[in-house]
Amino acid sequence: MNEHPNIVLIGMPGSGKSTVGVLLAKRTAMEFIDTDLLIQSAEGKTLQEIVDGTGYQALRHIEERVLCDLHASGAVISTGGSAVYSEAAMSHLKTNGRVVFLDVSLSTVQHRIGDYSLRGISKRPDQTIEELFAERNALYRRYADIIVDCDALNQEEACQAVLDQLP
Ligand SMILES: Nc1ncnc2c1ncn2[C@@H]1O[C@H](COP(=O)(O)OP(=O)(O)O)[C@@H](O)[C@H]1O
Ligand SMILES: O=C(O)C1=C[C@@H](OP(=O)(O)O)[C@@H](O)[C@H](O)C1
Ligand SMILES: [Mg+2]
Repeated sequence: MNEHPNIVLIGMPGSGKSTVGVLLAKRTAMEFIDTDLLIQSAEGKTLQEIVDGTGYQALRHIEERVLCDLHASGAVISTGGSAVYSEAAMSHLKTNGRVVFLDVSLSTVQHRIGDYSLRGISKRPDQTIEELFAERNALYRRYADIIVDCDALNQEEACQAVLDQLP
């Protein structure tokens, strides 16, 4: 890790990666990068259009490429919820970043994301949100350097909790 490590946020859709990431960047004067926006710019399509047009696995491949091509330092990086399906991408992000898992419960995810069929979620069509949550939880824990329980925290509190746990 160089002297300007990134803060890399991972977690389920709706866990607060994008909103808490902006707050973290404002608090720390670090750059802010939302990798979902990098994917959309690279493809010229929304995430939902990518999933609808080419499928959820294509989105995961595009996401892997975008993450592996990212060479940031001193940035808050909000990833998409499916970033953890790529071992290569996560290894790359970990070379210069502390990976922070924003941990929220399934009911919080369901409450926050509403109709997940409109949110471009990268999942098998037959997979329930419960199954996806269980599969993802194991992956988030595998790659996390720091786990922050955000379930009962508002966005400002979640931002502070991340800062409190960083070295
Ligand atoms: N700590 C929080 N408390 C309450 N609502 C939150 C919190 N974090 C995020 N949200 C809300 O949940 C939704 C999803 O947040 P977002 O940051 O886009 O999550 P992610 O990037 O992890 O998918 C947004 O409507 C956001 O305002
Ligand atoms: O969890 C997922 O499968 C996805 C989450 C999205 O990001 P957020 O986690 O920021 O919503 C986005 O990367 C894409 O639509 C796939
Ligand atoms: Mg997001």
